[in-house]
Amino acid sequence: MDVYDVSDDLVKKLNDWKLIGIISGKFNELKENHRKVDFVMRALIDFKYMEKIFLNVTLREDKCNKRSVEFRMLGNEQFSLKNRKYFQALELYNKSICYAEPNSEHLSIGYANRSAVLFEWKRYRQCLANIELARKANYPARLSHKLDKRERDCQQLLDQQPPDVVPYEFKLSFNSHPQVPFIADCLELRESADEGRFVVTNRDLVVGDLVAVEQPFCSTLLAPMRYIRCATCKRENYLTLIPCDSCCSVMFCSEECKQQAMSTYHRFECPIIDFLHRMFNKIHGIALRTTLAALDLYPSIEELMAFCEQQQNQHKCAFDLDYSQLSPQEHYRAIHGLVTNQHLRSVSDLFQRSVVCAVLKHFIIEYTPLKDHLGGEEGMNFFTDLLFRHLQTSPSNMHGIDLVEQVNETKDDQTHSSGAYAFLSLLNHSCAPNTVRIYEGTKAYMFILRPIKAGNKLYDNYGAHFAISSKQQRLKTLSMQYRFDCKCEGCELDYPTFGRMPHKATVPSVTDDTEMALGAYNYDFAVSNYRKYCDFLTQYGAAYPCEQISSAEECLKMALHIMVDAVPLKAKM
Ligand SMILES: C[S@@+](CC[C@H](N)C(=O)[O-])C[C@H]1O[C@@H](n2cnc3c(N)ncnc32)[C@H](O)[C@@H]1O
Repeated sequence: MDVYDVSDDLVKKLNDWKLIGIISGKFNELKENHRKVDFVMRALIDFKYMEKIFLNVTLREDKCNKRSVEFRMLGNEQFSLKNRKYFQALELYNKSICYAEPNSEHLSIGYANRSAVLFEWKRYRQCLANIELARKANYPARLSHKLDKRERDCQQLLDQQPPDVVPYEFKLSFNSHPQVPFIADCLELRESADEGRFVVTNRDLVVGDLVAVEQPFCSTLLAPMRYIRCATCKRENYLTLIPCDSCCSVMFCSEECKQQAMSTYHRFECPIIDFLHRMFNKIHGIALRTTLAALDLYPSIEELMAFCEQQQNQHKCAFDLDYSQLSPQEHYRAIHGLVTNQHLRSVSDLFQRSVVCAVLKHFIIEYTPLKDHLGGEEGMNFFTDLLFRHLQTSPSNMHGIDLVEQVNETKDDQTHSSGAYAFLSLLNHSCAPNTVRIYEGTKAYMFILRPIKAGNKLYDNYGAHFAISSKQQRLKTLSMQYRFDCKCEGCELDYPTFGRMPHKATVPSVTDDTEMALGAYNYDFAVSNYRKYCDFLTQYGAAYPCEQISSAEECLKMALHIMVDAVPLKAKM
């Protein structure tokens, strides 16, 4: 059961009982969003949906040594000489570490087993870090001879380990914009009746130009990545992750990231973390996180209410901020001002969104300390309105953060997190985009993918790409999900048989044919930029032990996956 099942079931019931007309009429009459949500919430409570959810969905799994041992055994099986599936072993050991009861020996054995994998991988520094974690967690004396020996061997071999990798820092291709320091000075904001706000360039741009390097206001880690990445900084760090002390579903790369989480978003999410993962999708997740991050900006809810109501904070964007000392409060003005498209939404869209908001609100208020933070009715209504607002801004503005640094062995989907980016959210959609985003951690780099003449717009792609889905499908998605009728230059292109996300494609080998196939746009890009990508990716490749990206050729393939995007455009030239 997820929240859409609840919403569908409710609508079906109302239809069967011939109540849908009356209910949607009453719902539509309510002007304020918190009234809409409370109206739906009453129906959900009256029809016993909240009770049913409570009985069927675990809010938070308890720490459990028995399960910890089970996951460790599964990890041992993957680690065995027969299998040697080290990545899978590490993920299972991390799960075992998460489920272990605090102060139990199972936590320490989990760390010790992780150190054994790292020893095999010749990652001696991380191996020693895990040995230390195991000791601090009271590793049993009866086993300590094994750990002592591994530690001695490790110290001897440490010299052979290459130095830690310093991530590659791409630099903007132009001077910084006078107002927005992390974008190129040639970018300008414009607005039209058809497209709302959008970004243009006042100089010619060529393929490979880097025009923006942006950090998000906030981000969330997707559930499938919870035993691989740090929930706070989102860095892939399955080698030395430490668990949350209370739940079994969140890990951190350091005590600092853990403390930061516990004093902000995680104190509210932790008591219901498994319910959140089970019932809601990534859009709901980032909407909740953005709302919690907003609540965290001021000591009291009244101050945040005053901030949101001020005229100077309405409909603001990345170009309106004061970057002299960018505080989180200032940053949020641009996130609060993202388009909701509420006036374009149908009653059924708003009703479904109200169900999502009502279920989220009910459980977070009932089962976490959030209620104390919100005070009385006014604070509660404000919270509901804010959550509802971000449930509307998220689908069209939030960005999936992709993996470029490594394709690990078990995860097909390379998107690991969602992020709220003030500037990137100003780019409109094209089915044949002229920009491409790549990420280092949560930092987004925006590159030019096709030449753009001065005066023309920069376009991103919202997932409806000409090479992946048919024109008909794209128009449907864009109008249903993003609420606009697409009339971009790529609309007429229709190559769905290309059939894959460009950077997820498999380029069998880097041959002359592949190079030929790149076309003029991509050829320029390839020649001038592949070395940068190779450098970038090789450095990461070198940092990873599972040898998925270990050679320059692998890196070039990755680079081509990004660039090969524009191949069918050659036909248009
Ligand atoms: C990420 S925002 C882009 C910035 C937005 N135009 C604004 O004013 O803030 C996404 C929204 O922009 C609008 N939009 C994006 N691409 C568009 C396009 N090609 N044509 C018309 N509207 C578009 C839609 O309202 C969409 O929901």
